[in-house]
Amino acid sequence: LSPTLDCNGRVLKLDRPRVMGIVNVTPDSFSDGGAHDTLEAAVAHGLTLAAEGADLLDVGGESTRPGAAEVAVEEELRRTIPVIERLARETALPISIDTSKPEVMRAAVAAGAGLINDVYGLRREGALDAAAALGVPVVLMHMQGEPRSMQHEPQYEDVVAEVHRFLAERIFAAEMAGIAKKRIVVDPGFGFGKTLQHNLTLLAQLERFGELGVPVLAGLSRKRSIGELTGREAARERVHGSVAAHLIAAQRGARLLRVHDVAATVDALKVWEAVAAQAQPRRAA
Ligand SMILES: Nc1nc2[nH]c(S[C@@H](C(=O)O)c3ccccc3)nc2c(=O)[nH]1
Repeated sequence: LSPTLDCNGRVLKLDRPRVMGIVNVTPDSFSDGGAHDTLEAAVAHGLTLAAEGADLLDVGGESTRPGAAEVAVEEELRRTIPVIERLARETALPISIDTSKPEVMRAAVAAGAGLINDVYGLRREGALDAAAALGVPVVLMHMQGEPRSMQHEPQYEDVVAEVHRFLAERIFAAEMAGIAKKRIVVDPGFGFGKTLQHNLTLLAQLERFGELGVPVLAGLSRKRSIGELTGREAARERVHGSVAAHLIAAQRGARLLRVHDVAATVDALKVWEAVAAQAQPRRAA
C-alpha cells in the first residue's frame, strides 16, 4: 500500500510513516497570550517543525482539552487562518486544519490548508458536505462522547471492535457524501474517551484498523497515557515515551504520526525505516 494524498496541490506520500507536526494556536500554548504574539509564535513554531523534518503541519485553534469550553467559530478563525496563510506561503509542506466546524474548514482551505483533520469525524452539522465540496483529504477520528465529558469513566464492551465499527461507519458516511475513499485517513483517537487500558489495547491491535483499507493516523504525543506509563507529569518531559509509542504505531502500520517532537520522531523513524527496508525486498521507491 503506497497511497498519496493530494492536499490542495501539495502531495503527501504515504509510502512510509510520515510525521505530522502539531502547531497549536491557542493562547494557552504560548504564555504571553497576546493575539499578535500568538500568531508570530505559532508561525515560528511551524517553521521550526518544518526545518526539523515534518512532512506536514497540523494547525489547530481549539484546545480539545477534556472539560474545555467550545471555542466560538470567530475566535477559531481568528487564531488559525492567519497562521495557515503565513505557513502556506513560507513552507512547501501540506498543511492540515484541526477543526470540526465547516466554516473553519472552508476558510482554512481557502487560506491554503490541504487536509481536514476532524477529531469529531465530520459529525457536526454540515461538516460532511463541506469536506466533500472542498475536495481535500480528510482524517476521520474516533471520539466517544463530547470533549467536555469524554473522560468521565469511558467504557466499552470491546474497544477495538467498537472503534473499528465507528470508523467503518464514518468511512461509509463520507463516501455517501461524495468523499472518495482514496481521500480518507482514519484515526482511533487516543485519549478521546479512552482509559489508559483502552489506549494500550488500541495501540497493541493497531493493525486491525488496516483492514479498513485506508491509511491510519496515530496521535499519542505527550498525552496523559504516556505520562501515566512513564510518571512524567510535565508534557514536555514525555518526549521519550511519545517516540516509543509512535515507533510502535509505525511498526503496526500507522502511516501518519501526529507529534509535538518532530526531530526526535524523525530520527526514530530513520532507524525504523532502515531496518524495515532490510526485512523486505526493495520497497517501492
Ligand atoms: N487526528 C487527530 N487529531 C488530534 N488532535 C488532538 S488534540 C489532543 C492533543 O493532545 O494533541 C488534545 C486532546 C485533549 C486536550 C488537548 C489536546 N489529538 C489528536 C489525535 O490523536 N488525532
